[in-house]
Amino acid sequence: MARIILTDIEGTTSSISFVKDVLFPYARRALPGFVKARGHEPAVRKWLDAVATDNGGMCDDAMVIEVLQGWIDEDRKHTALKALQGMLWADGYRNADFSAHIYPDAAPALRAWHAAGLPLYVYSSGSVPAQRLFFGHSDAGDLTGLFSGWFDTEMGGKREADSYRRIAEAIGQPAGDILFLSDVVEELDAAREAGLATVLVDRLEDYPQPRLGEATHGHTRAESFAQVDA
Ligand SMILES: CSCCC(=O)C(=O)COP(=O)(O)O
Ligand SMILES: [Mg+2]
Repeated sequence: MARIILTDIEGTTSSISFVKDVLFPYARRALPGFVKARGHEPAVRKWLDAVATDNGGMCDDAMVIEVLQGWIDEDRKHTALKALQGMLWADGYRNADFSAHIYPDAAPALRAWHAAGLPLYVYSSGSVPAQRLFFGHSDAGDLTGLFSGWFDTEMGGKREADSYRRIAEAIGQPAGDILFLSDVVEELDAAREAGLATVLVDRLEDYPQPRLGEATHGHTRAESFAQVDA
């Protein structure tokens, strides 16, 4: 039995299509106006400069915007892009242009685990501010109060075992007491290497070809949170 739950977002609590078809296009469209209006703010400039540096420096804002839009199209999990996306989505949530998708089974399970005293944490490629916005404006209402903490790629990449070791250390509990839920086997492999328990959340809405047998990489498989034995 796990004592702590660590969950991914996209493809796990929430649909991949909401992220790809709603959030990413919104950020892509809003980016040029955002850079023009807020590019001078240090908290924004820091990330624009990081993108320019990663492209060999000497990039003007128009080039940086083009690079970022290319990264959105490629679904790059770059920390600077993820931080900027979080700032872009804030307006969308505030204006009620969209609310964050959450699978109907996920919110009740999160509430039940929380009520049973299981601390819940998030680990997503989305920035921590983006995660808070996401669960603060979900289809099931404001779920932020259920979570004890939030982790993003500032802890390291999701396919690297050291990231999960850092997260266990930050939580202050043995890795073996943490159950990581994700739709991506490479992330689960890295978590298992660090000693975490794992469940492959194999949502047929997102992955029409069920991952069975060898495709599970030996991780316990669940088609919804209702099937997760936490
Ligand atoms: C919470 S922000 C929206 C999701 C996002 O940008 C993303 O990259 C999700 O990746 P995940 O690690 O949750 O699969
Ligand atoms: Mg995911």
